[in-house]
Amino acid sequence: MDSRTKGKTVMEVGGDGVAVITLINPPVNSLSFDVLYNLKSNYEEALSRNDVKAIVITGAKGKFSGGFDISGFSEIQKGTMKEPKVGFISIDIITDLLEAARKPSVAAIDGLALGGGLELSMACHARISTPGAQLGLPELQLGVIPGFGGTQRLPRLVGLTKALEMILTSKPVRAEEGHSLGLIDAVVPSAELLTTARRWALDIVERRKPWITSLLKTDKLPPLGEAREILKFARGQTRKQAPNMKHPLMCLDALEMGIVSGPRVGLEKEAEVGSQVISLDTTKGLIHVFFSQRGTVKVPGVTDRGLMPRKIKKVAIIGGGLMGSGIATALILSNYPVILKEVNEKFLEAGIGRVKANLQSRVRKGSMSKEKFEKTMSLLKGSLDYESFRDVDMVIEAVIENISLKQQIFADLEKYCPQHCILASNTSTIDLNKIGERTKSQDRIVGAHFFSPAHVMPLLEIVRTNHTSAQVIVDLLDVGKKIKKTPVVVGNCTGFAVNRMFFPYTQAAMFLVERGADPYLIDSAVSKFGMPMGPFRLCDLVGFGVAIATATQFIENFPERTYKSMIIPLMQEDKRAGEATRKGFYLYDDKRKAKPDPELKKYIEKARSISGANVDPKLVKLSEKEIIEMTFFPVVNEACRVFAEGIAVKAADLDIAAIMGMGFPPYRGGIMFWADSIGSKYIYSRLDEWSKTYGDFFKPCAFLAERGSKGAPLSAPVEQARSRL
Ligand SMILES: CCCCCCCCCCC[C@H](O)CC(=O)SCCNC(=O)CCNC(=O)[C@H](O)C(C)(C)COP(=O)(O)OP(=O)(O)OC[C@H]1O[C@@H](n2cnc3c(N)ncnc32)[C@H](O)[C@@H]1OP(=O)(O)O
Ligand SMILES: NC(=O)c1ccc[n+]([C@@H]2O[C@H](COP(=O)([O-])OP(=O)(O)OC[C@H]3O[C@@H](n4cnc5c(N)ncnc54)[C@H](O)[C@@H]3O)[C@@H](O)[C@H]2O)c1
Repeated sequence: MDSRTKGKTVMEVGGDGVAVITLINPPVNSLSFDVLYNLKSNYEEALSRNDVKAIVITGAKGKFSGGFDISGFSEIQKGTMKEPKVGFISIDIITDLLEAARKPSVAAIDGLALGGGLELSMACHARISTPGAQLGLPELQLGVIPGFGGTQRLPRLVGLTKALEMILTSKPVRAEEGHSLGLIDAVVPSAELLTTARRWALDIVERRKPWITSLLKTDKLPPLGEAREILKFARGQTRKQAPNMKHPLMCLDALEMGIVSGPRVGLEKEAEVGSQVISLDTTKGLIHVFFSQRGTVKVPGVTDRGLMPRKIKKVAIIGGGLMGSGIATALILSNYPVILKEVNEKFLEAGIGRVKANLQSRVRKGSMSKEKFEKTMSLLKGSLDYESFRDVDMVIEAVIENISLKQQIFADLEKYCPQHCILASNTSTIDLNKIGERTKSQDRIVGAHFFSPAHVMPLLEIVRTNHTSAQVIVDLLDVGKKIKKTPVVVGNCTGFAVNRMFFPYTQAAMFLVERGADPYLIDSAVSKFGMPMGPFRLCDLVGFGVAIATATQFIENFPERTYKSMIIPLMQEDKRAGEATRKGFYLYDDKRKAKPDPELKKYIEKARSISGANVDPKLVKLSEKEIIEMTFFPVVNEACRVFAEGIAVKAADLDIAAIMGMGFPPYRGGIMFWADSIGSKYIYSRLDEWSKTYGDFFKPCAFLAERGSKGAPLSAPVEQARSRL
């Protein structure tokens, strides 16, 4: 393969008259323009050769295709790649050359057929797959739409309702389901895939099997009136679930066009809309997230050293509270044997009970069988001492946030655990060097910062001190992958990356409320921006105990930029501690439904009198845009500090940390990506102005000041960062 080209296809013509075209573009045989243009040439040759009766398309190395090469979208967005004529691939190549050919095509699908991969196969006249194959159109997840005819062919093959479900949820189906839906014609073992596909193709030639042109099928489509109703409902749901995104609705437009005006017009609409969505900001954000998420496991100086992860056979967890039980659940769900240590029988039983409840909820929802439940629970053993720690490969400490307790535990661990054992802490804020102060094991001390609920939340912040060995990071990255978390490796400091970004967000909200802004309007504006909930609803959910413990660490370590509000401590004095006590910033009913509380005013006024803050008429009347700026620009400011200090090596890691740890909307690309979409100059000027009016909490850091003054992108690499990695 030419080093400048991305992938290719190869064609082999057998003595049986079947031309087998193989898609080759490792690792997932994505459909780059090179692959697609090669495919076109192969087809032209196959159609012109007299010794070819039929064609089979397959993918190399057990994968049909993971879809269009996503980096092609980035290149089109950046203007580094020339766009082909609208519809050239989907209409000229896939429809008019391949589907309309005089010779039939059969897709032989192993592994994956996603996005453009499935679309290519749907233009074939039959599809044979192996049992493990995954079939789906996940394009909306990337901000694009199925653009190789998927909006037209999928409803015609599986029916409108199922097609909408597959497209709108981006969830793939397995081969068996695909077979029962009519998407797949036969499911055969891997070893028989190619022979079956070849035979099938010849059977079509001989008319022993039907020659089906998916685009012309109508038997699965509902009558027009019904189709319009189904689409109306889908539009309503989409508007509710993705209010800030245009592309799902544009996709529905293409789908509807095909049903109302016929598939050819539908294909044209799909091509037109497909090319428009590429330049949407939300699409740019989602594509950035796709690559950034995969980039978090690439840590310079760590993962480029050829180190292999060691096998972690057994894990111990200290503390079976909220976090310890969640972490234990995540580990046993991925088949790690776990020892859970607690202080006494009662707490141990409670901890094991929490793990049980986590799994039972899966059984209730039907996602786990009773047998699997028993088998998974059997991996968990309780303990009240360290005796059973002698053969563990990793310990994760998850006791309360208390430095001296954690220091004692780490000193004990050094005595009881084997020399190779990784000593991890789930602390959310405490400096790991302090935790390991009383040990000589600094090279194996690491942060394994999970987010609550640990068995559900996708992020794992791996915190590395200056002493943590690269091997330990590689091991933990591997554990993270096995328990299906997205890891982000960060340097050691108070709060690490996520909590450092989180803190100014909640603080800014408290600041605004003390100056007269309405907390419920702030929550509403922030939710509309795309966060799962606003800062006040979040404080209620997390609980005021945790909020105060975190604030204490920040006040101690970053006093110059901490806004000390008394609202939460005052409420806590009155036994209002958030959702758990049914009273916090909101009132909660039996169903955990939150309702604004008129009494809240009382606490705000008292806090205001303590801090001496005055109501500021400007802040009382903030627009939604101003609320977002005043709550999120301080987050950008802190993210800049984290980046400049080398706590994060790549700005993209902060994007993923913000999305997965804070719930920042993925379609905004993450905190740094979003900031750059607004422009460093503007953010700097706003913070600078606020800091002059309202004080140092808003003061732009040196990094932001430097880049902002030049209007330089905030996510460009830091050249001489004092890297902590
Ligand atoms: C005028 C207008 C002109 C317009 C022209 C363009 C027309 C475009 C029409 C679009 C047609 C089509 O409808 C659009 C698509 O097909 S979009 C792509 C749809 N496919 C997907 O969304 C799949 C994305 N990938 C995955 O979900 C997973 O990667 C996986 C395939 C399930 C494999 O998962 P896993 O084994 O966990 O491995 P990784 O995720 O880590 O991936 C391994 C590496 O592969 C890279 N990768 C994966 N998929 C793609 C892809 N489609 N394109 C490019 N690269 C891909 C991934 O980045 C990893 O790379 P690294 O190892 O380097 O990190
Ligand atoms: N709660 C969160 O949202 C969250 C999120 C991320 C990280 N964290 C961090 O995780 C840690 C645990 O937090 P949590 O919310 O699970 O606390 P928790 O109070 O729910 O649980 C702590 C548990 O540790 C046990 N424990 C105390 N001393 C022990 C000892 N010597 N040996 C064994 N067990 C002992 C306690 O009995 C208790 O059950 C803290 O460091 C916290 O900062 C919490």
